[in-house]
Amino acid sequence: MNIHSLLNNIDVDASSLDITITGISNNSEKVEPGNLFVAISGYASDGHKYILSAIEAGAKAIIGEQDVQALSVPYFKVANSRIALAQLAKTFYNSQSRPKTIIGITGTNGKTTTSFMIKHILEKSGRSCALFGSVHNIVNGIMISGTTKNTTIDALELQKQLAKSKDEFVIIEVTSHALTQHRVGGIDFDICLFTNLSQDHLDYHKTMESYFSAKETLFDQLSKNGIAIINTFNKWGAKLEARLKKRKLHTIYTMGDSSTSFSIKDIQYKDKMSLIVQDQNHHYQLTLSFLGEHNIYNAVMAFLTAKAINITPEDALQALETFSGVPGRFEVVQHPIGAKFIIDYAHTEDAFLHCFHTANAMGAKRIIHIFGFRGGRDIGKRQAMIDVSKSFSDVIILTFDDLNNLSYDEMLQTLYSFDIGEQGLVIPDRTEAIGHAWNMIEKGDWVFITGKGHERYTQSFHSDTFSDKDTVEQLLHNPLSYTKEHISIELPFS
Ligand SMILES: CC(=O)N[C@H]1[C@@H](OP(=O)(O)OP(=O)(O)OC[C@H]2O[C@@H](n3ccc(=O)[nH]c3=O)[C@H](O)[C@@H]2O)O[C@H](CO)[C@@H](O)[C@@H]1O[C@H](C)C(=O)N[C@@H](C)C(=O)N[C@H](CCC(=O)O)C(=O)O
Ligand SMILES: Nc1ncnc2c1ncn2[C@@H]1O[C@H](COP(=O)(O)OP(=O)(O)OP(=O)(O)O)[C@@H](O)[C@H]1O
Repeated sequence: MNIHSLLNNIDVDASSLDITITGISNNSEKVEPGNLFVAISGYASDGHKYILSAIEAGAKAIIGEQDVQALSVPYFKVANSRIALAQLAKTFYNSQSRPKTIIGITGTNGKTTTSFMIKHILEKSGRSCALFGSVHNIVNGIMISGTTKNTTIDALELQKQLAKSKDEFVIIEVTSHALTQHRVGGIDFDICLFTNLSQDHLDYHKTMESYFSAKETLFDQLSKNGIAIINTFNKWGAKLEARLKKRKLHTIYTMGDSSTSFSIKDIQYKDKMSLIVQDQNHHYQLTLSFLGEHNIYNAVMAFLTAKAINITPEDALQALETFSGVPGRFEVVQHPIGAKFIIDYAHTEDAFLHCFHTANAMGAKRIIHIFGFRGGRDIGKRQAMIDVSKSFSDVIILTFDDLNNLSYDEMLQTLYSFDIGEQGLVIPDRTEAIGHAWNMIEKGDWVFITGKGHERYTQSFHSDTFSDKDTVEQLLHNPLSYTKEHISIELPFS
């Protein structure tokens, strides 16, 4: 593509240049001859430091947001490289050439689950759907490997995949990090969902207000006739609704308890969950075999999305009834003794509450809770997680989650710094923690293993990578693999 046409869209005048751009890269290590290199001032590193390497690798022009010394190729300074990157990628890949309905989902919890539910409804009604999110990215029915480092992939990859997609619908899980970093820049959304907001990621956003403001920006990208679907049971959702109402640009559907909302009534827990979704004129009976109190809210958000795209309520309800779940979200493994192991991705106080409410509503005898904290992430939410767990669980086993940049000793010290009471113990190795719960379980118990969900990891007990579910299933098939002798419980630091 000619550099002039490419840069024209970011208001940069390159009309005097006759350069053909073969591709765009923001990583000097991936630059190929003829590329345009976009230098980004990042969090861990600074792309401007790599401009010379990019030129050596064949970059023919550079975009950046800082002043730099004279270079052997043209350099264009922009106000914000990430915004420019998204716009350049959109132009280069011509990603909006095929019309499609684009659905963006944001919120602290429930993005993945709601996106899987919507995709299921769409596919049951014969529509094709691409999906970008934390479990996987799927385009034209094919999973794209190596793209799940982030929940929302970067602008370059996203625009490239959107251009490839022949799907009628595209669902994108949009995180607050992605919004702050303009990873979905340049995308016009037809439908935007706000699932909820609760404390998380304050390591990055510092305050709840600024976390909310980041999430809110998704709705600035909602197209003029677009539909906003908001959970107003959540106070931040109610705030968002009030702001959008003032703008008068969009149709708004709310799930909540005001007279104009879709409300939820008569929730019943048996083997399945059932409930009634009620609006001013109708009520709809919904049955879900995928358990978890929170999944009621996710299902109603998906139901409202189906309404927004003119799928009949009957078809949507039927599809939701056959929805079997999401990897690592409220996945239940039955223990032969008559107890349950639940693998769930809960990593906030709010998510814990929903899990425990479900267990209580479904008659759990005891709750055993295994969890840890992710290294390098929001530490402000940890005490609240402990407090909720303590008030609902009969046994707490604190274990390791991802260490990220933290050392083993630092994390161990952190785990021991919490008062987890008489009912608590610390078993650093996650597989050993699960093995310990396996050995102590009694009929009617519910064991929640939370925080890692579908993710695979390595811990000291085995050298292979595996998931929490693998561990539980291995115990199911070979209970002797984790006898008490295998379990080494660390003593607190003296
Ligand atoms: C803190 C953060 O969000 N960082 C994200 C950000 O990285 P960054 O731009 O700061 O990258 P950097 O490493 O500082 O490098 C700056 C620039 O120098 C370039 N570079 C660097 C080295 C080199 O040799 N040559 C070179 O050109 C890099 O390619 C980059 O363009 O932009 C990258 C590309 O989009 C992201 O992959 C990266 O996510 C990191 C891995 C991350 O852990 N992010 C988490 C916090 C995150 O985003 N999480 C949310 C989910 C949260 C939730 O659970 O809800 C997500 O969307 O995944
Ligand atoms: N609507 C909800 N309200 C509160 N908690 C929820 C809700 N939906 C899911 N959860 C909890 O959050 C966990 C993660 O759910 P899900 O993966 O759907 O959310 P997410 O927003 O994609 O999260 P992440 O960004 O961390 O991947 C679930 O395992 C569950 O414990």
